[in-house]
Amino acid sequence: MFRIGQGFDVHQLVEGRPCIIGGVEIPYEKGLLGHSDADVLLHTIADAALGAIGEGDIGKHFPDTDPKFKDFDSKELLKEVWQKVEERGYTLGNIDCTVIAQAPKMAPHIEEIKEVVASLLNADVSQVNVKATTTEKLGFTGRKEGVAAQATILIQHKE
Ligand SMILES: Nc1ccn([C@@H]2O[C@H](COP(=O)(O)O)[C@@H](O)[C@H]2O)c(=O)n1
Ligand SMILES: C[C@@]1(CO)OP(=O)(O)OP(=O)(O)OC[C@H]1O
Repeated sequence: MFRIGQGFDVHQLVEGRPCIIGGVEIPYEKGLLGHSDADVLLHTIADAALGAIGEGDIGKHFPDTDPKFKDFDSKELLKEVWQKVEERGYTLGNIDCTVIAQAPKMAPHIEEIKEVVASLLNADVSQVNVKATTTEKLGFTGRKEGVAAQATILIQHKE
């Protein structure tokens, strides 16, 4: 049996924060603002995975009112979500993600991000695709005010 899920997330770009996207710290003059480390891509993937198993979203499981999740490492967040997926007997089919950002430039970091995501999802890197697009300088991403990410995931029951 297969199930699909999709995720979407946005975080603001501000000065004085590290820019962590897909579990990789990307050298850039600004970073992403959030209650956790604000890793917009891993949040998107976690939301897609929770969607695939019908378990709501990360706000439900990791509320931003809980001090426990302040500056939380989103790799840990995704590991916890993926444990729920595996407990239900699923493994990754494949995942396709898009980072929507005028900046930073993602291309030099895509391979490393794919490795991180594959490792967090106990999968092979061939099952993971990560791509990036600008919005041609339009909108909040185009003005470099924030970064958005979206993901579509297919999970497959092990039997
Ligand atoms: N933050 C980004 C955005 C885009 N890229 C790469 O550039 C290519 C062209 O972007 P367009 O928005 O003009 O389609 C895109 O396909 C990505 O490979 C990037 O590295 N980082
Ligand atoms: C991850 C959590 C929890 O620390 O905080 P943020 O980093 O603000 O991220 P968001 O994508 O707004 O939603 C989930 C939150 O509950």
